[in-house]
Amino acid sequence: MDNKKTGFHISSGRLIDPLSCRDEIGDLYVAGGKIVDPTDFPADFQWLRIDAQGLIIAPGLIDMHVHLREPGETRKETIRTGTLAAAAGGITTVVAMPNTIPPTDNPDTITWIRKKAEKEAVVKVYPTGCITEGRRGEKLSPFQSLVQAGAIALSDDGNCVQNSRMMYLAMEFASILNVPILDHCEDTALSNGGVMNEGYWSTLLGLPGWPSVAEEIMVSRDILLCEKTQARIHLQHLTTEGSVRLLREAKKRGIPISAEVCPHHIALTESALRDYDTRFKMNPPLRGQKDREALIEAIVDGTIEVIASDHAPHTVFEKEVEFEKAPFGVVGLETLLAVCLKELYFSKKMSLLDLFSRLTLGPSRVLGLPQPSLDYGSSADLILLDLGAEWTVEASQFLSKGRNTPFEGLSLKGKVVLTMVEGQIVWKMEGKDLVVK
Ligand SMILES: NC(=O)N[C@@H](CC(=O)O)C(=O)O
Ligand SMILES: [Zn+2]
Ligand SMILES: [Zn+2]
Repeated sequence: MDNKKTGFHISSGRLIDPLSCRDEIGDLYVAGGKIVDPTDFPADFQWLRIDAQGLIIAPGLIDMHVHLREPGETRKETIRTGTLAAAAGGITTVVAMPNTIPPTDNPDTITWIRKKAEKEAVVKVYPTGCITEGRRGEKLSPFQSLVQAGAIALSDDGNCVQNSRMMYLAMEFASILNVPILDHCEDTALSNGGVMNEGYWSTLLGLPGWPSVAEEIMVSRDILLCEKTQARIHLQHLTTEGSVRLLREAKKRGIPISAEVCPHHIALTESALRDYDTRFKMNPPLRGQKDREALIEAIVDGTIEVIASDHAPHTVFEKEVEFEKAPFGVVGLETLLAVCLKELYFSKKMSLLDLFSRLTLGPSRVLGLPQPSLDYGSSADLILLDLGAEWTVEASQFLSKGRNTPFEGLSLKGKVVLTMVEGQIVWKMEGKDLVVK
């Protein structure tokens, strides 16, 4: 479509815009990749109408925790398949994690990912650079070169920097460069090869436990280091009541820290592991009911400002092994929004505006990206959502190469029918012809 001569007129949708707190029926006009005021355009400008009656129009989601697996593990996912899955899930921006092969501890790999994404991605892709070389926790990566090459943040995700001095130095340098650190919190001496939450269920199942305190000890260390360095620290995939308490206290004291939770940690608990099903194995592991409730409470009251998928695809053959030997990780791009709707909106815990805030504004603020909005001049990264559409999770239907979902067979409500990135339709539901001739 020639953006200069035609645009879209999206009519009669329910506009949900967390930045302006707008929740009302209205029309939206898109031209030149942006949301525009139609009165600025000549009378003969051609608008293609999209009928959004009965649908929600909202900014596209920003998923700041995604493993795209490229370079190096294209059997699990590629930039192409991962971003197609994102688009189908209503996600218009993803932040790619650094544990690729090779890892993103050098500017060439960052540049390679950006070039590849320019050609093959259907949504916006921002790479992260490693905190340490090879994510081994021994020597810092060249932060400045990584940032110049386009790293939006630094992370050793998959690993946690064990050495406190190394993390201290990382924070000092990151604060000079003003880039956020995305922090996987795990004291590996304490998690000690554990594969599930340590407690009643791990004892019953005879599996090695990964105790809550292994996360909490790193959360508290990094709160202290954050206070000292004033770096921008973002705690990834938090799972425990204790972590929430520490975070709440730190925020009260004005420490510049933020955090995310994943849908699986608010929807499921460790009892899901009773059949040793490796689709429920991820890092950090599913916890108990009290943890789950504390995470939900923190999302609701804004202590945790981000929900992210931690989309971690693996092949079927890699997951089809004994529980202890299976890799950690679950896919999440295509279920992120509907699982959040189920657990947080349909359960009447949050308004749509607040939920979309955690999925759009929250991550944009942590990352320092332009704030998503439906106002004039904003990038036309948006979704049309059918809130009433019921569907059942079937991994075989995913656009992701990953089939390792913990939500197989789950009935959900809310389906994205169209996704737009910079004014281009990058995904639409099969059989739905929304453009009115
Ligand atoms: N979350 C996971 O269980 N796995 C992630 C690593 C990570 O996010 O720590 C992966 O890369 O597979
Ligand atoms: Zn992690
Ligand atoms: Zn991860």
